[in-house]
Amino acid sequence: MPTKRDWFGLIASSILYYLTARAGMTLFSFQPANITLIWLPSGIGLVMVLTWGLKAVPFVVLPDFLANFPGLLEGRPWSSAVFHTSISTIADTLAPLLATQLMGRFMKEGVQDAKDLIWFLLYGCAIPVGLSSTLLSLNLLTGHYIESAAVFDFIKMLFFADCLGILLVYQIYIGWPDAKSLVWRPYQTLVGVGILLAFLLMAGVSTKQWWTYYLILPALVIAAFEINLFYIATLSSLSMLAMILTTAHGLGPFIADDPQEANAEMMAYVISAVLTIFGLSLQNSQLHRTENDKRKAEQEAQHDPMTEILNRRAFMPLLQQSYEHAQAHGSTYSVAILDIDDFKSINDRYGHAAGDMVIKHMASTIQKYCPEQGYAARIGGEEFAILLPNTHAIEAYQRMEQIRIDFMDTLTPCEDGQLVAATVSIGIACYQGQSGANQVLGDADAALYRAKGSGRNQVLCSP
Ligand SMILES: Nc1nc2c(ncn2[C@@H]2O[C@H](COP(=O)(O)OP(=O)(O)OP(=O)(O)O)[C@@H](O)[C@H]2O)c(=O)[nH]1
Repeated sequence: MPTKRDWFGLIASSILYYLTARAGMTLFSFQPANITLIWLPSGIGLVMVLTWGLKAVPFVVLPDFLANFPGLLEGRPWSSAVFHTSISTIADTLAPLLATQLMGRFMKEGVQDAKDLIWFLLYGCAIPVGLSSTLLSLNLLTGHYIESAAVFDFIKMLFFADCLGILLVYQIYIGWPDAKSLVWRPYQTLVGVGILLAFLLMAGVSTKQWWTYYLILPALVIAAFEINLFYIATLSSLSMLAMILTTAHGLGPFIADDPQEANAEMMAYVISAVLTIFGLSLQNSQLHRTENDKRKAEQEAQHDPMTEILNRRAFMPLLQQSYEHAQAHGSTYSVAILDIDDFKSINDRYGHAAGDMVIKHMASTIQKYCPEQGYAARIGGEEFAILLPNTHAIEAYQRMEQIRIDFMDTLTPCEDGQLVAATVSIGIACYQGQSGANQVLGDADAALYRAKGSGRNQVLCSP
């Protein structure tokens, strides 16, 4: 059963399908031959079927029929118009259904990077649209809407208009998951590029100096390195729509004596521009994904997954660095080791999950009192360490006392509602010319051992 959200999406898409179909027939038709230069419903239909599967079919059929019927009724009996509109609606619905099947079979992951584009052009565009354009044109021929001599031109025209519609809409669709997550550069870049593109388009229209249109592609190419797929696809689609609109009104750089020639020139330019931007943007997305994955893997390798603070592996080199720095500059630093008291009995009494909550509570208390230039790490099961650069034993002792008292005074709330009380023992060592980083750590450990031995819940300094 479709959810409320699905119903909303289906109805909104269906309305958009109808409106873009009507716009294709009026705004984007090349006069006087009434050639539709772009058919956005082909892309909307594909996205609808990809998103909602067969549930989308009635929501494609209805707006398609309603949009096509008036044109096919003109001067004809109703029965004939209904018949031929039905056939054209079947052809229009068949294309996204077939595309979805082919893509599901041959490119399960969809379009991930630029090399998938060729397969998308084949399975998502060429095969299904080739079939539907042929069916639509034969339907118009048998209904005597067009002459037999015009069939091939019609197939060609429908093919390009539908493919372009799919390309423009599909690139925005696959960029959608990135829409919120990342604009690689600030919004200013996006706004700046938008203004530049609008300026180039308007400069062309107002001065009739159409060379400005040829600057749109390089502007988009440069922007594709800065802006993510969703926004660049939207900018590219809007610019191309503006270009098509200009051509449809007999303006722009693609005007020739023969409307077919002008149409072909514009189509060739727009399709190659869209493909260039789409491919480039996909490649950039892939690059950014790889970089993000690498950064995430590095982050994970250095952090404890439970407490999200540094792990032992990341902490030990920091200790060595501090030691070398103190030796070279005659400065000092302190190291503290913290161990939750009688943790085994907490686990035994409240359960392992409650024990985990106590560990997390310890980590958050440590972070609360760890100075900005300090480092906190979980170095064992219930054992933590803190490195305090440029800190003498007295200051370190005061900080550790704050941690000990806060942890003792704050009960840990567990998932089952229990409140668990726990304490911590802490050993501190300050660098005073020891013979190695491990020696300082060993001194802190020895102080911790003494704290455990003399009753727990206390902070002791070495020696
Ligand atoms: N819940 C939980 N327990 C852990 C984790 N890692 C280690 N432990 C437990 O921590 C306990 C540590 O016990 P001990 O080393 O005997 O120390 P203790 O009971 O804290 O006693 P003292 O250190 O002497 O105060 C063991 O029972 C471990 O199973 C963890 O990630 N989660």
